[in-house]
Amino acid sequence: MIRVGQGFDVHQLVEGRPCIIGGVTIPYDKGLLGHSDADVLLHAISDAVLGALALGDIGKHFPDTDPAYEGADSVRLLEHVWELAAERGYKLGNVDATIIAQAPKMAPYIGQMVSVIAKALGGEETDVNVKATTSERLGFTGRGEGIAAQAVICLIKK
Ligand SMILES: Nc1ccn([C@@H]2O[C@H](COP(=O)(O)O)[C@@H](O)[C@H]2O)c(=O)n1
Ligand SMILES: C[C@@]1(CO)OP(=O)(O)OP(=O)(O)OC[C@H]1O
Repeated sequence: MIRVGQGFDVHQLVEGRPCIIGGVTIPYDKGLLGHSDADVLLHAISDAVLGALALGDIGKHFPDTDPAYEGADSVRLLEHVWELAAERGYKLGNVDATIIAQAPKMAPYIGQMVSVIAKALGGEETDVNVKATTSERLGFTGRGEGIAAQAVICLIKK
């Protein structure tokens, strides 16, 4: 049996925060604002996993009112979400994700992101794809006010 899920997330770009995307700290003069480390890509993937399992979303599992998640490493959140899939007998089919950001340039860091995600999902790097696009200077992403990410995942029952 296969299950599919999709996820979408947005975080504001502000000064004075590290820019952590896909578990990689990217050198940039701004970073993403959130209760956790605000890793927009890992949040979209976490929501895709939860969607595939029909288990709600990350706000339900990790409330932003809970001090336990203040500054949380989203790699740990994704690992926790993946445990829910693994304990139900699923393995990774594949995951495909897109980061929508005018800047910074993601291309140099995509390989590292793929490695982090494959490890967290107990899968192969060949089953993980991360893409980036600008929005051609249009909208909040185009103005550099924030970064969005979306993800689609396929889980396979072992
Ligand atoms: N933040 C980004 C955005 C884009 N890229 C790479 O550039 C290519 C062209 O982007 P367009 O939005 O002009 O289509 C895109 O395919 C990505 O490879 C990037 O690395 N970082
Ligand atoms: C991850 C959580 C929890 O720390 O906080 P944020 O970093 O603000 O991220 P968001 O994408 O708003 O999702 C859910 C939150 O509960």
